[in-house]
Amino acid sequence: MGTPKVRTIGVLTSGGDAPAMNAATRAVVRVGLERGLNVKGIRKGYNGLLNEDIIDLTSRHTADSISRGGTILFTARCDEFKTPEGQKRGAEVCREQGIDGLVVIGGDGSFQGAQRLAELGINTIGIPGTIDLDIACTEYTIGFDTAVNTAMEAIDKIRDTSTSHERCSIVEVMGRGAGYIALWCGMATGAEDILIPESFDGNMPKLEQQIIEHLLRNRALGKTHHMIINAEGVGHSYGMAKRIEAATGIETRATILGHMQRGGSPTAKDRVYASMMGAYAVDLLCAGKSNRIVGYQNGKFMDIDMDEGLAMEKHVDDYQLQIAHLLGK
Ligand SMILES: Nc1ncnc2c1ncn2[C@@H]1O[C@H](COP(=O)(O)OP(=O)(O)O)[C@@H](O)[C@H]1O
Ligand SMILES: O=P(O)(O)OC[C@H]1O[C@](O)(COP(=O)(O)O)[C@@H](O)[C@@H]1O
Ligand SMILES: [Mg+2]
Repeated sequence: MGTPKVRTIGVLTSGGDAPAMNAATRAVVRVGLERGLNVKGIRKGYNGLLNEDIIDLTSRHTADSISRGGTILFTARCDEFKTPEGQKRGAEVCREQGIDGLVVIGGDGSFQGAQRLAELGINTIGIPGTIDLDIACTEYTIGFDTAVNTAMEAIDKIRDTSTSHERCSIVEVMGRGAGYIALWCGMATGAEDILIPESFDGNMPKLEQQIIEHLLRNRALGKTHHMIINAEGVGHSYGMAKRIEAATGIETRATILGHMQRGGSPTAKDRVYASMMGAYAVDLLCAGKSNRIVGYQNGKFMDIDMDEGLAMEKHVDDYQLQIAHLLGK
């Protein structure tokens, strides 16, 4: 390993929380201490950095956290940090606090903040923590697996009552601009329709007409329910339900699952991958690296230049989408 190139590291969680962010934080703390570093916890994302809401972390702070959802460091969105002044102040606080390496656990937005800090001379490593799976340079993001399983269980329950009443149900899942949760939940629950922003051209009347025709075809075949999984990025679930019911005469209900998808005890996969990523981030800092994102590709944990990683575009796999539609026909 050699002599670490940093002495004190900081860790923060930023943006929407994600189950198993705690496992990543815990690994940063425990591996950091094991490598002989001081570890500081910055609370409430970049807000805490600007307000110097910073505490010294010991192993004890992370006790009993691996099985808990949410983030023990709290999280926030911070508009001030999007400004050059805010970023300059953030770098100054790091220097004042003796933080010469920072681990940012968050999504694409948080990574842009990390990029700015790296440009200002703070060694920064990003760990992908978002339920949306919308970071192109990694096949895995912390929390996606748990969120999908949580949503899947909820959808199974909605399907039971939907079948009893012979209704059509629209379930809206999270994903601001990304349809991965919808695609996975749709496939996992055998949904009849899966609506994702990546394949939506913005023409809502056309989309609704396709759903209406599909629903009527299925009714003619004797299907007793029709489940539509709609990504938040497509949205408008309540209006869609009203219009489908008016056009078909089939009772239609919309459910927006909302923030329940972001909470809860993380799955084993999320706990293990998040732990590995936390450890990997610390070892990158120890090796003197900065402006890197920890990722997972082709069965291995890896790291990639943050500028390169953020410039990549993520695409939904066409084959998976095609099969999901075929299976729900
Ligand atoms: N372009 C940017 N420059 C600097 N900081 C940013 C930028 N975009 C986002 N951030 C910081 O990261 C925070 C979280 O970003 P957000 O997009 O809300 O969540 P996520 O990181 O989960 O994608 C923002 O509130 C802001 O403090
Ligand atoms: O908690 P909020 O502020 O309502 O944000 C909701 C958004 O956060 C997410 O859960 C996660 O998004 P980020 O990872 O980009 O923060 C989105 O799916 C959702 O649109
Ligand atoms: Mg994001």
